[in-house]
This record gives sequence, C-alpha cells and structure tokens, in this order.
Amino acid sequence: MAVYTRVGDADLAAFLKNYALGACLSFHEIAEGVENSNFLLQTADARYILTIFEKRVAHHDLPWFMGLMAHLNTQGLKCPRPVAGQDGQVLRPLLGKTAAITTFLPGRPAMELSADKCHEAGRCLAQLHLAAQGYAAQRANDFGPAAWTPLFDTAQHAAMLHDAGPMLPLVAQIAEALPRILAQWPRPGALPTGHIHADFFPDNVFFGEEGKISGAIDFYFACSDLLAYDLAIALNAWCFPDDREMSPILCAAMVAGYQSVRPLTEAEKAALPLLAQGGALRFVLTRLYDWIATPADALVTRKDPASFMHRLQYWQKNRAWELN
Ligand SMILES: Nc1ncnc2c1ncn2[C@@H]1O[C@H](COP(=O)(O)OP(=O)(O)OP(=O)(O)O)[C@@H](O)[C@H]1O
Ligand SMILES: N[C@@H](CCO)C(=O)O
Repeated sequence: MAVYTRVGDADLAAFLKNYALGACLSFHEIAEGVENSNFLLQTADARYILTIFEKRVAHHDLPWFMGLMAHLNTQGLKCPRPVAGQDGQVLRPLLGKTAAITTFLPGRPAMELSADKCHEAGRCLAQLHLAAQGYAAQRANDFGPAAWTPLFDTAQHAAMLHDAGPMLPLVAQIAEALPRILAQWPRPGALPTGHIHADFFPDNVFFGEEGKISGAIDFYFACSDLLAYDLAIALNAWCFPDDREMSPILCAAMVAGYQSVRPLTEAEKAALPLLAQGGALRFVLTRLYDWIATPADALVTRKDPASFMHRLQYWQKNRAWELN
C-alpha cells in the first residue's frame, strides 16, 4: 500500500475548515498506488479524494496539473476535478506537505484486459490528447529522454550503496539499451506533440458497469511531449498479458481505438516500436530505483523493473513491427 503520511482527526478537521463540502462522515486511507498518499473522504454532500503529494511528484508543477484536470473537465473528458476551498485555492499545506481535494471518479480498473477494454482505453487516450489541446501552458517531461541518463546514474549509485547484486544483470541491460535508444530518438518537430498523460496504466483508467470507461485518474506525470509516446507507454502497460510477449489482438485493438478518434501519421506509426522501447525504459528506471531504495518494510508494494525490460527487449526484436 502507499500511505506515506498519516492524517489525524484534528489535522483533518482543521484542513476541512477551508472547504464547504458538508460534514465529514468518514475518512479512510487508500491502499492502492505507489506515489502519493490518498484518502477517501465521504461528506454529507459527496465523496472526494484527498491527496497528499509525496516524493516524486514535481511540486512546483502542482498548479499545472490542477489546471490541466480542470481544463479537461471543461472539455467533457472524465477525470477528477480539483475542488477549490472557500479562498478559491485548490492546493494548501497539510502536515508540512501540499495537499488537494478532487472529486471522486466512479468505476474501477478493469479486472481483465480484453480487446474491447483496450479499444476503449485507446479511444479515451486519443480523446484526452484532443481535449488537452486548448490548455496553453507547457510542462517539460521530467521523465523523458533527457532524464534517463541521470535516472540511470542515480539507480546505479543506489545499487552500489544497497548491495543490489540481483539487479546487476538488469543494470547491464540498461547500459546497453539506453545509448542505443537515445541515439535514435525522434528529433524535435519530427512527430506531433501535445499534453500527454504519461502514466496511462490500467490502474489509472476506470470502467463503469457497461464496460465503458468512466474516466482516467492520476495526472501527476502529465506533461507536454510526443503524443505517440503516450500511446507507446499505454501499449506497454495494457498489451503484454504475460509480461513478456505483446498480444497482437490487444495491441491492434488499442491502436484502432486510438485511431478512431485521432489517426496516427505515417511517421508516428513507424516510430511506435522505438517509442515503446523508450516508454519501457522509463519505467524500468524508476522501478529499479524504487526497488533498490525502498526499505523492505515500507508500506508500499514495489513493482518489478524486469517486467518492463522484457517489453523493451520485445520491441527491440520486433522493431520492424508495422501497423496493419
Ligand atoms: N479521483 C478519484 N476517484 C476515485 N478513486 C480515486 C481517485 N483518485 C485516486 N483514487 C484511488 O486511489 C488509488 C491511488 O490513486 P493514484 O493512482 O492517483 O495514486 P498514486 O500513488 O499516484 O498511484 P500510481 O502508483 O498509479 O502512480 C487509485 O487506485 C484509486 O483507487
Ligand atoms: N505506473 C507506474 C507507477 C506510477 O509511477 C509503474 O507501473 O511503474
């Protein structure tokens, strides 16, 4: 589970005095997630999510994330809406950190990944890309290609400090893949850009009763980058049911769903296998660092970095993969 900060009754009561949300009926820690501390707040009026922003989220960009979610809501894209306090502010201090309340999104993540669900997810991602277009402010990708070498250096340093012997083969594989991917990465202007989710994993996409998407959550890695890179991240996250081989059926469904809203350019299609290698590498790097640096007794479930190296290797072997 991920709850890094515990909120006592008195702290909560003082925090909620800033809002007009109705009386607090219940307040629970949410076990899922690895990045932030999340709480479910039930008031007399509605359900809300209280998030305390932790380690990896770019704190100076919190207003950008909040603005993006508010903008997407105005465009009809279903996602949490930041809730302003009586002072008009959506971000405020709590226990020495920064916190926000957002609306609760109904639905739940898909239990099983089917072609229909991947098609829906692809469609939702393309809708997100189009809905985000009118949001003028830009935000560089903190976990894009420019960050991969420093991230790798940090992970290697942590590996030395923590005697992470079992991870050394993975470190060697990254050392081979990183310069190769960077050397081929599309130059600025080569592919369409816009605001991307950048963490469009199945646990961040909720489905309602009819199998339709009820919305997407967790925009705290969102940034301005290659649109097809976002799709490549999603293909890695949704279309490798056994963590090793890509499912052509799931992959085709997700791409078709995406293209039903926003057709890819020929250059984007050709770049997908490379973008997917980069998209896999980004999660290998952050997961590797967390694997090494997170104490074994921490209240968080560490994620396996090697499963994303398998994806990277899949795309490296299938780099001539072409969309039908
Ligand atoms: N707006 C929301 N509506 C409903 N549930 C939510 C909402 N935001 C968060 N949750 C719940 O909290 C959990 C964790 O949220 P989130 O994925 O944002 O956390 P995180 O720590 O950033 O996780 P991740 O590991 O995906 O980055 C979600 O799986 C979901 O159960
Ligand atoms: N989606 C990420 C965790 C959140 O950063 C992962 O699976 O590694």
